[in-house]
Amino acid sequence: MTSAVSNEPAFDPFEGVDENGRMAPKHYDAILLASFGGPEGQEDVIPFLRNVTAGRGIPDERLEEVATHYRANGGISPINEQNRALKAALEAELARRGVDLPVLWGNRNWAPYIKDVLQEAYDTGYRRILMVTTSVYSSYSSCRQYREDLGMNLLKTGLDKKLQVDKVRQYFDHPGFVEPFVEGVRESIAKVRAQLDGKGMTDGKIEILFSTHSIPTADAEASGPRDREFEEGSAYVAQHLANARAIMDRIPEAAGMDWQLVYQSRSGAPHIPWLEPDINDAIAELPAKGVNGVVIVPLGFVSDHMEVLWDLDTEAMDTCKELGLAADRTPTPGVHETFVSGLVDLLQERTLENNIAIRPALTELGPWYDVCRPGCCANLRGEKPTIAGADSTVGVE
Ligand SMILES: CC1=C(CCC(=O)O)c2cc3nc(cc4[nH]c(cc5[nH]c(cc1n2)c(C)c5CCC(=O)O)c(CCC(=O)O)c4C)C(CCC(=O)O)=C3C
Ligand SMILES: [Fe+2]
Repeated sequence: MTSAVSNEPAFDPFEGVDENGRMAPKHYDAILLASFGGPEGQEDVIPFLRNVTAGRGIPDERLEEVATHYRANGGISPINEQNRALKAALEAELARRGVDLPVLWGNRNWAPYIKDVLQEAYDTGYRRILMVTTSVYSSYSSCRQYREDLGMNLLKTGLDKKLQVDKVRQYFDHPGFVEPFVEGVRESIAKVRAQLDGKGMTDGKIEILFSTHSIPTADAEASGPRDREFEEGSAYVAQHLANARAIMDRIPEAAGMDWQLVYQSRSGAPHIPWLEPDINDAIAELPAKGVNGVVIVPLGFVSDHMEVLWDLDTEAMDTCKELGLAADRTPTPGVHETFVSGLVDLLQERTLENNIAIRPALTELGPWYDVCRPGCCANLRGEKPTIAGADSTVGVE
């Protein structure tokens, strides 16, 4: 195992990978925090939406509708500010632990673009980069698309044989991601309980709705590795269900409370099936079930970005109000110190220096693979070059 030779290109992405997809620790020169990106002003909105949906068959009416969400916020997505804060928090935690690794930040859909960050990284002299994304579950959109963007941008910049980028495992069930939700759900239950008490409904019934991004059912079925069976035939769905159970199990005051997994932010053409039920449809069913209060948990997301602020805080909250339901939306992990510390633990699982050998996972599904299994989260529109998969081609001689 080579360690400190950071000027030597490392061409073998599978170096040290065992049969479980676990990669042996390596020396890295820098961390890449990779995210979705978002517009920073009115003139960015349409070009951003075109970047996101390029070749994905999203109807124009849907784009116009989504543009209004950004327009109402000055054309600005909160996601970039949230990633700047997360980058700063990671830098502070790495420094506190004495881990000497710079943190770079790059996005898939808006500046700073991953492509430019890779070029700058190479020009600075970095040769091995460890990427962690702000997307924690397995699916085409939340995992493979990042791996493709890295693969394609390494090819575009001609750095594919010069710069090696490895990726931190999907971390949906890492305690750093799960525990802030446990804390948040407890607080939300207390807040909804207080709202109900205020209405004189001291024994009002509360239901917990775990919400995540809907995806096409075909993508859901293609999520995760080909050689494993998952609940509901989908790693994406199974990971969310397992996480929701892990959270419920950790909240004594939620014992016996009903909960369900619901979906938000559907965007494809109506004739294409996406995961259901939509959160607003699920909320509409609650009064007939005798439910008086709702806790909305944005389990699919790491920060309070536009999908959370619009689809949950605006639309879903309006639905609750119309139906007279008490409601509270739990925060996402954001820059919660447990989350930041968990991300640094995840990085140190992979670093040779300051290595942390334990790989915690709070569900029976994990810890997830450092190197994705062949065909994992297939791109149903055709294969593209990827990094960080056992079937990856970029960086291989
Ligand atoms: C699984 C998943 C996550 C969670 C994992 C993760 O976090 O990565 C996620 C996150 C996000 N999605 C976001 C924004 C958008 N997603 C869109 C469209 C789509 N998302 C999809 C899936 C996901 N998306 C899919 C299958 C589509 C259809 C197009 C396609 O097949 O690729 C569109 C196009 C318009 C529309 O149709 O909604 C927009 C604007 C933002 C930024 C928010 C901000 O700006 O603050 C974030 C974090
Ligand atoms: Fe999305």
